Amino acid sequence: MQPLRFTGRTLDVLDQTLLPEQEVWETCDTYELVAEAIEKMKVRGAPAIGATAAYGIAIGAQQGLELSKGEFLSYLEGVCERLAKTRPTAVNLFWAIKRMRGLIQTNADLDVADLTKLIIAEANLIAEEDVRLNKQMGQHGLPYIPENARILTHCNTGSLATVDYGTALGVIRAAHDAGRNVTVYADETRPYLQGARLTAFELHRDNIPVTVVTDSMAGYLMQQGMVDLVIVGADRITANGDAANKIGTYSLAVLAKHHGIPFYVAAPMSTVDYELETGASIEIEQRSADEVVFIGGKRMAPEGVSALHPAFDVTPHELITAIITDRGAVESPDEERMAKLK
Ligand SMILES: CSC[C@H]1O[C@H](OP(=O)(O)O)[C@H](O)[C@@H]1O
Repeated sequence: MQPLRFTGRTLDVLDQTLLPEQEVWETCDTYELVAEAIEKMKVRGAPAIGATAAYGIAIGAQQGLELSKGEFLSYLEGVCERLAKTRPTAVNLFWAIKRMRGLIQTNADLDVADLTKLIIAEANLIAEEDVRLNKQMGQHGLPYIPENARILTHCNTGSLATVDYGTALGVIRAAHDAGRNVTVYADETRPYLQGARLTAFELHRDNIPVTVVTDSMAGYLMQQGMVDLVIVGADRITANGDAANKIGTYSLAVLAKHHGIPFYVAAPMSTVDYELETGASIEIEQRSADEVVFIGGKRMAPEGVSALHPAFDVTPHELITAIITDRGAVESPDEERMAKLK
């Protein structure tokens, strides 16, 4: 199920805060609404955020069609800046905005209407590329998924986290479609519950066997010999192969190392940030404590008690068996091996 629908005038966003009980589409006819949809995690997932931002710029351009050329270019820069402030960790957001800024600068001599058409076409191209590259990534991941593999995954990395098909879930889909008879344990992934609400939703619809487990069960499952491999997504991978991903991923990597279980990261090249040398430089989004202490609108911790909510953590490359991308896989990733993907 794709999370985005661009109608040519609006971006319709499947509100993921309401899944799996309700499938509600929100029509975003301004770039401000697109920015809010990203901030409120109505749309989430690194590649999905990138494509959404690109469409946000396209809708913003359409809002500015009556401006003079000079006003239009500075207005578009304001649109880009607004979207860049939505979430700090997923590099795909900044990758998409940089790509759109480059297009605008290269074609700044065009009139407002023609430049807007180019911007819309580029947003559509980013979306189309994402699906194609995810399917390529799925094939590059196949060699790492044995017959009857029992796979543990974290958060949601499927169609709902991308334009379609998914990254880590894309590898799982490719293995399922190749007849590998895979089964999946989906970490519920507190506090937003992407695993229980979104990954289980996607895999159940695709008839891929899935069992929801609490995040705290991961070590037990590995200790009982119930997991053959772990595969997760990423929001930003640095030049040395360190990978930022949903909070709880680092814990999984440490457990997998202890139990001698392969730990894979699947991400498109738009998630690799060669400008950062190591994961220590990645900004970790700190979200509202209310998202931790409230579940379904019900308070779980006493009023006045504080809560932490780092939305991501960083897994050092030494704990990663291989990084699977649309350009191929890097085993035992390090700076030298990651550079070969460029
Ligand atoms: C395919 S990237 C998905 C990636 O994004 C998720 O974060 P969020 O749900 O907060 O956007 C999580 O880190 C996933 O691995």
